[in-house]
Amino acid sequence: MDINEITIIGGYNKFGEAEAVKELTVKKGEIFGVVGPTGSGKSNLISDIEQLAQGDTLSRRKILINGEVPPVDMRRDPRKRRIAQLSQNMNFLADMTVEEFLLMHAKSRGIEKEGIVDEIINLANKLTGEPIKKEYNLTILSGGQSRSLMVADVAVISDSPIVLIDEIENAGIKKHEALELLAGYGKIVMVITHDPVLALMTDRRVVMKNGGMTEIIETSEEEKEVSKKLNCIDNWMLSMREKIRYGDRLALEDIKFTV
Ligand SMILES: Nc1ncnc2c1ncn2[C@@H]1O[C@H](COP(=O)(O)OP(=O)(O)OP(=O)(O)O)[C@@H](O)[C@H]1O
Repeated sequence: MDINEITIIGGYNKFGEAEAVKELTVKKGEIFGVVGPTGSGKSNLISDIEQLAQGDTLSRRKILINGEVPPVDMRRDPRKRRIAQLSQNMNFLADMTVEEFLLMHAKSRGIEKEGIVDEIINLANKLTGEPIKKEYNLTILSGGQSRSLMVADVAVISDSPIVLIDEIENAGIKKHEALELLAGYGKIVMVITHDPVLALMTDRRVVMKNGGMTEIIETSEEEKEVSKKLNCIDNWMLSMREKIRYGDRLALEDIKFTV
């Protein structure tokens, strides 16, 4: 089944009050943000989507796929849900090389495409400052390399049209590029974030409070401009981090930076 959109039908907040946002639909290729202070219910919202809740969770929200209640087997079987999750604490545990893993994953999805390993590694290497090589063992990858590979793998191989991202602000990757990559592959991307670079590059964002969806903000053109500039600052910070990591010294010259 092609998943073109998901709809969240509002439920109740922590105080049992009906959510102000009654219905929210996110379409293929859209990047949608979830913002709100600690404990406001961001993870809970993502978890409702992940479980394809049908009024059976704390919030009593309902999740529709293409405007309809998803089939029971899709709800029961995690493999049929086709929802990928990425967070900054995820790491690979398998004892195999990057190439072996990618070939195995592609094969399991029935994808036989010449050069797929190089394609994914090239994409991943656009997101990390420390290039990944196909002969590397997965277990030696750094946090940033692991997350970059996961994003590229989800974009190209994974059959999951929905990608839920939980706070990747400190994941050590080029976040802006990572989200653009996923959306460019036609994914429905929902991202929880406190990070202005990410929050402002979304098309819309929902504001959470007391466990409920209170408002939907459309990202203005001005905010998109701000996001691009913040992204330059961010990538520059990342490059400083890489220098330190490789034992370089920094000089005042290095922080001569104009947006
Ligand atoms: N609609 C709701 N009804 C009842 N309880 C809720 C609801 N939404 C969230 N909660 C509960 O409130 C607590 C905080 O929610 P959650 O962890 O989702 O917040 P968060 O915004 O992700 O917080 P943080 O930023 O600290 O990770 C959790 O125990 C969660 O189960």
